[in-house]
Amino acid sequence: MTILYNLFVLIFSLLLTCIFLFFFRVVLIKTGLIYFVKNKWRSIEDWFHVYQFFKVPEFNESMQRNQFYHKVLVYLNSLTSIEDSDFTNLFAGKNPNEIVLHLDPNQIIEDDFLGAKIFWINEEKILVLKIRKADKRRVLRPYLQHIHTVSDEFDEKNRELKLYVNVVDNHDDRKGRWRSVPFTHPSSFENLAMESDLKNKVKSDLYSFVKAKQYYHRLGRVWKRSYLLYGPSGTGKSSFIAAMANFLSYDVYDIDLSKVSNDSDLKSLLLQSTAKSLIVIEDLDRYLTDKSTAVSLSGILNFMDGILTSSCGEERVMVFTMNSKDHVDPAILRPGRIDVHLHFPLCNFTSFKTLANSYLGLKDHKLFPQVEEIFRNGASLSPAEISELMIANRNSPSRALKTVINALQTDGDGRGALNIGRRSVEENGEPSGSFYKEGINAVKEFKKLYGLLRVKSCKQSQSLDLISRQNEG
Ligand SMILES: Nc1ncnc2c1ncn2[C@@H]1O[C@H](COP(=O)(O)OP(=O)(O)OP(=O)(O)O)[C@@H](O)[C@H]1O
Ligand SMILES: [Mg+2]
Repeated sequence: MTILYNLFVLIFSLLLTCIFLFFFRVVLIKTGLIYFVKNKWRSIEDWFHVYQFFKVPEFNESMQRNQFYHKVLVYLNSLTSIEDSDFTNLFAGKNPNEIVLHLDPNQIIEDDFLGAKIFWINEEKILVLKIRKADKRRVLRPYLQHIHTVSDEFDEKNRELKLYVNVVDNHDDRKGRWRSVPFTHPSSFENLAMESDLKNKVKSDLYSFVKAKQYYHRLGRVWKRSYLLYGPSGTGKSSFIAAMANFLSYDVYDIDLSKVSNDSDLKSLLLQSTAKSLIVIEDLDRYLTDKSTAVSLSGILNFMDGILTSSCGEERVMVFTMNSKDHVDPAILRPGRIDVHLHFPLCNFTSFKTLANSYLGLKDHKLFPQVEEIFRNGASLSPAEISELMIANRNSPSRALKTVINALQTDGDGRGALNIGRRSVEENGEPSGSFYKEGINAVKEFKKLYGLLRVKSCKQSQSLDLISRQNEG
């Protein structure tokens, strides 16, 4: 009897305890006291564990960007536990209605890996990993490997391109020399008016460069490729750079040479750039001829050779733009320094038709023969000028075409005939001087690039580098 009674009391008290615990938990959760209890419990636990700390700084001692810092940041931002931390930053994502979470300074993130608890503390420019000493030997290496894998996958899927610009050296090494904004330029090769053959060649050149890591390493060469885009203003050079960045999914580092204080400053800018990036110097001819930069010619040559990037060993594409390469030191243009020369000419009838199609939705029009005739007589405007006229008159295609015809007849007279490539040949009568040499070099490059077996005599050719023949239309 007593046994039965005792059993009953035991079951009853167990039931009561369960009910009590259940309600206690409900109260803790509903009132938010659970977080207070968890925090207290964690501090009590901390008394019984010895922790080890590992710092991941953003820059190393020589102010090179620490690639692992970026990986950890990507990894942490991808964790669901970022939502559970006390506070975090919310940003609009790439897709409409998408919100993404980003770590805040001083935020602590908790992570679980192979049964071990790991904490990350986001101090300014340093991420600190906190792990129990007892777990370290078992967990640390596979955990770091796990970070690499996850962040690479995440990067591949969600890569948001960035545009970096250099700021004037304020001697504050902690912040580095680059400032970034999201790179959202919509330009693509598809919406640029230029020969489709040329676009395809550039795309396949970029593609084979990206795949050629082992090849470059075997040859002992820096894994970089340099492009020169040259041509008059408003012919699409900057838009082309944006299209390259979007095609490759590379960040853009736009170097303003007027803000570079000397050769070593240029070196440090290069060292602080990351892999998979386009390094851009626009209007290089202007800086060289005006001497409006504190960087010397040899500083620029070393930079172009990418001697410094060899220490980083990762792929970079360098892009230089010029209005004309007529007065530029040939040392700058030699193969190896510039691998691919791309000419951006003024508009011809073919590119005009591409613009009319994209801006006005016109595949054909009764005024087209008249436009063609004007182009044939040598008049031309830049694609920028023509596209502006089309945008302004986009509600009436006929009016747009008449405005373009009018502008070509007044502003554009003869400008087409002054195309840089033609002038070099036509004015001199025969190819000579730097254009001729450039031509030979470019042919060699062209053969290397695209495996052309036969190339016609240099004398016949006006477009020995990758010159678009748009103006010949
Ligand atoms: N080939 C082209 N196809 C389509 N649009 C073009 C082309 N060239 C220029 N444009 C239009 O003109 C505008 C100016 O072009 P962009 O800035 O790329 O020229 P640029 O060659 O870099 O000029 P600059 O030498 O003055 O810097 C662009 O916004 C683009 O819309
Ligand atoms: Mg430009």
